Amino acid sequence: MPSIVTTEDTLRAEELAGGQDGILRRSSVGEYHFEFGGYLPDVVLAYETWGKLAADGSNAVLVMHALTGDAHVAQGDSHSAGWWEGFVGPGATVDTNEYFVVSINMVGGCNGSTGPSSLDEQDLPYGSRFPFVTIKDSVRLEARLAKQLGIESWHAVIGGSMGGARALEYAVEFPEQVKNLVVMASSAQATAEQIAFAQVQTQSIRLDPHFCNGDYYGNDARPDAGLGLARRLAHITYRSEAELETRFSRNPQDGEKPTGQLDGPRGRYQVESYLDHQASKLVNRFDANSYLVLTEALMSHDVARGHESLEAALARLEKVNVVVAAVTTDRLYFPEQSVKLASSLAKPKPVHYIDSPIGHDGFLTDATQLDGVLRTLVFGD
Ligand SMILES: CC(=O)SCCNC(=O)CCNC(=O)[C@H](O)C(C)(C)COP(=O)(O)OP(=O)(O)OC[C@H]1O[C@@H](n2cnc3c(N)ncnc32)[C@H](O)[C@@H]1OP(=O)(O)O
Ligand SMILES: N[C@@H](CCO)C(=O)O
Repeated sequence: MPSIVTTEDTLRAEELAGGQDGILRRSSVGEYHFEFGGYLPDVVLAYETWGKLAADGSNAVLVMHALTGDAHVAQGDSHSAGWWEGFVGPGATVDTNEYFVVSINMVGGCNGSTGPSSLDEQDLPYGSRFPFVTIKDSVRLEARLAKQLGIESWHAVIGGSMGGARALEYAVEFPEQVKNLVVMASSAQATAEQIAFAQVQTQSIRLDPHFCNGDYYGNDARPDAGLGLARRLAHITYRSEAELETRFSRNPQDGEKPTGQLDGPRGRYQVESYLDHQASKLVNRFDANSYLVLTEALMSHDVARGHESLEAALARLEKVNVVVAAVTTDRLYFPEQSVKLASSLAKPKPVHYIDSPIGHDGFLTDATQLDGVLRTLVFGD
């Protein structure tokens, strides 16, 4: 069975840590009717904060996580490192000594917010009954939490990949609440190829015999194989061809013989072993239904939906300072998609680049390359 960390476990661990920064909290934001018709009587959002909100409320920054991320952006007073350590923290690009940083686990996720593994009013997991979620749903709910936290407007909303889609959608939906917007390694609309890669992943999960139409909670087995396959494919799209070649080449995994042997199963190349490891890491920290919900939310990403055109949607950002960044070697969110976004703005902008050999994941591993740009354009140094 995968050892998904529950909110309760996290809270217990954090009680011991003391302090407030990077500590998971949860708040009900009430009932919600989803964009495409589903309904939940009570949505809880998990969130973490760093730093202090200024008396005039002017220093709030919202950091949006990507597909399998969570609200734990930076360590703060907790015991564990965050996923954007070095980019967010005391003295970092997003300086928590100066800014009040908030990050929220997206609805549908499995890291504290209401998701398919949450219990309904009859104490049964939602499973297959969980509504279809969109990026618009995500930001509408997040805006409710902002209100509860006393935040009327954000100095900046920042995100990469799905976090970039969420950040962009937030600003288009609530332009009067966003002063600066930073969209990294993302796009205005999911493309056919992104939908295609995602469909192979969702099918891998759905075709797993242990998926049971999403109602596998309480069963002896979960759709781990399907989730693992989904992660293997996704991870290849997160890395560049050159990175895989440089790192692994055609090397066999230590002690294994990839060309087969008479007395046992075929061994693996290093890159196969690496993908197996990436799959197993995700299976141990993520719920397959949440992976489906969030992946399908990203497939539906289209900031133009509900507006006359993409340009009309982006025209709502007239008063928002928009910064668009791409990873040079990204083969999932090609830099051209960032160029399209930046050039479709009412006042077109240049794209800033993270020059990383890694590929899409460069927005996580090399975000600090944007330090100078963001200090100049967003954080006012
Ligand atoms: C830091 C966190 O909190 S991660 C949990 C939350 N996740 C998120 O928020 C999502 C965003 N983060 C991520 O996707 C990732 O953490 C990234 C992209 C930032 C970094 O990915 P990583 O998997 O750490 O990077 P990398 O490609 O270098 O892989 C290293 C791992 O592959 C393993 N590995 C390398 N070569 C091989 C091989 N031949 N066979 C098997 N395993 C291998 C390493 O031992 C290492 O394992 P470990 O992570 O268990 O220590
Ligand atoms: N590695 C990231 C990439 C998604 O953009 C994640 O797992 O969320």
